[in-house]
Amino acid sequence: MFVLKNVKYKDILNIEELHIPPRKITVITGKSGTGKTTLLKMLNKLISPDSGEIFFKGTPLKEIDSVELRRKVVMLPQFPVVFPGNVKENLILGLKFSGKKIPHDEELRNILKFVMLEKDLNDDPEKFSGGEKQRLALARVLLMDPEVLLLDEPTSSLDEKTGIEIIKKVSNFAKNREKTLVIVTHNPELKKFADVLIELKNGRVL
Ligand SMILES: Nc1ncnc2c1ncn2[C@@H]1O[C@H](COP(=O)(O)OP(=O)(O)OP(=O)(O)O)[C@@H](O)[C@H]1O
Repeated sequence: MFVLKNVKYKDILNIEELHIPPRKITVITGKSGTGKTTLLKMLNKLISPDSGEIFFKGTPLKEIDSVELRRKVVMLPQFPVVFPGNVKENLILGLKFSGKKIPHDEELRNILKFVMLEKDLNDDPEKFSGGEKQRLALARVLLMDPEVLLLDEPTSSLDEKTGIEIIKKVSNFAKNREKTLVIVTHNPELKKFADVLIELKNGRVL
């Protein structure tokens, strides 16, 4: 799905070659500050390498329109944002952006159940806890149904049990729907979901 060749970014990343396969779960681990988020941002074209090339399905990323790419590749940031408006408005925001059909409320309630968020569509997410906001943001990106999901520390604000349970469900979702899933994490428990495990150290692939 992605191939990186001789990718350098400041003194943060220096990746000779890296392949992220389609329809698999890739887990990226490594100490804090080692460049994991920077790598995810590059895959989402939020930043571009200083040198080297990143290919998405064989096409250099620099030749792909950013908005077009982000319809197919969606990133969930480590500290997801909650937008003004109720839960429903927060859920459908990404769909509006990508011009997709807005699902019925029943489907929206189902996605809340899927991420184990016991909230109503009319609730105000500004009052949610960090973990609840994280699950709401996860529900938003799952609804967008992209080809590639990039999750940055998706369990960082959740207790261990809930975190594992949710990643298990998201992994099954990805497998069943043939999605490419990339998870950046500190949590060693999440390694077991990996088809491919990538460890970064000082911006290099171990
Ligand atoms: N735009 C930037 N300019 C300069 N330095 C940056 C920039 N973005 C990130 N950094 C630095 O690059 C390093 C890698 O950051 P990054 O967020 O990719 O690490 P990480 O592995 O995701 O860390 P964590 O696990 O703590 O989230 C850090 O030292 C960070 O301070």
